[in-house]
Amino acid sequence: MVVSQPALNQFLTCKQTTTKFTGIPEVDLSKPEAKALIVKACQEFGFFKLVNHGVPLDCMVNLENEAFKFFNQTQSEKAKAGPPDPFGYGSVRIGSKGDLGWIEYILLNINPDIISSQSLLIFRENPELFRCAVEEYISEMKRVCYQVLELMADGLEIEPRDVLSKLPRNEKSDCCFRMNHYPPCPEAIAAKGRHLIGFGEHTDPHIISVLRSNNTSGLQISLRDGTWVSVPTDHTSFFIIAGDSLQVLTNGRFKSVKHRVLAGTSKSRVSMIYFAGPPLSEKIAPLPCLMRKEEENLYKEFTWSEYKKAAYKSRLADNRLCLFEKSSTPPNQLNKMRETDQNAQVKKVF
Ligand SMILES: C=C1C[C@]23C[C@@]1(O)CC[C@H]2[C@@]12CC[C@H](O)[C@@](C)(C(=O)O1)[C@H]2[C@@H]3C(=O)O
Ligand SMILES: O=C(O)CCC(=O)C(=O)O
Ligand SMILES: [Fe+2]
Repeated sequence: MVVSQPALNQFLTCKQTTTKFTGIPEVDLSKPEAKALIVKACQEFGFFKLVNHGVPLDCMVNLENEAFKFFNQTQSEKAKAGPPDPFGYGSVRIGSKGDLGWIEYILLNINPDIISSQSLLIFRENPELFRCAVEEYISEMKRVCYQVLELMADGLEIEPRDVLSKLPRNEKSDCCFRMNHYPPCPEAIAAKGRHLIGFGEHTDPHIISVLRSNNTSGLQISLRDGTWVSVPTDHTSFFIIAGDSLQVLTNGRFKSVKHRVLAGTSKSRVSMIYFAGPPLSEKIAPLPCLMRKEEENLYKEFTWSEYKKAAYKSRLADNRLCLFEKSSTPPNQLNKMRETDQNAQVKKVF
């Protein structure tokens, strides 16, 4: 990755916090207590580690190697699949609102109905092996994701058990897949005990994200009291991240977790994340089967398409959900956003 413009001093840094946190909840998919542990972890952290998931290590390492082959190409080769639209190859710039990070990445849309020419270019310029490795990995991700969402429904004691999993399972579901590469940066530990940011703090907009990385640290999550802690790496496991949509579907019982990635000084980090989303036209609202008698719905009505549009107009660190919270949005702000959208040119990805 070539970083000349913008210069390193324009990148975000954060206060050095390297406390390795030993309290990340662990869920063993093969154990009967998995459903209860998933619910507890989502309430307390919005985050947990998944073990005994049944995905062969070969499948993960195979894709990791293909991703390295892609990222090891020259900048001009990689740039043929960019800039991201938002899909395709990108480097340094995250989103379209000026966020910078010590990162390069590939963002792919999973549903072929939502065409993106940039994501197709990734595979036109690269060997068939890469495409096969991605396809094999994604089919495993779908299985894991549906299983986790079904156990979540069991743990919440709601029915039918596919009430959550049917959203990403739908043939029109809007899921995406991202491979991030954080090259080592010898200057990552900046002056005055500060640290260079690879991927700035944010919550994921989707329902859940399934993350796997190589054995290079960097991922941090924010605990409920606002403390940032480092997640110990484990290249054989997955980390499940609760997204904003899950927060709404559970009427705030589960909270989406703020997370970020710090750049490293000596080793490359490669992460692969599957983002499970609903169909674009799906209404995102608290599940009626979960609501207690007279429980107040905390959110305004919106579709995933509306949420995604709002998300893509926001900065990484923005609280995107507050626009849709009944308690915090001035009544006509959401309508104003909808009007602006109707007048704006519709972007092909939505
Ligand atoms: C700054 C941005 C990048 C992002 C779209 C956004 O405007 C705000 C949310 C960001 C995020 C975070 C999770 C996923 O990595 C992602 C693909 C998503 O759906 O929302 C990214 C977006 C992106 O990189 O384009
Ligand atoms: O690279 C990582 O470990 C996390 C990246 C992430 O949070 C994202 O892509 O949304
Ligand atoms: Fe994320």
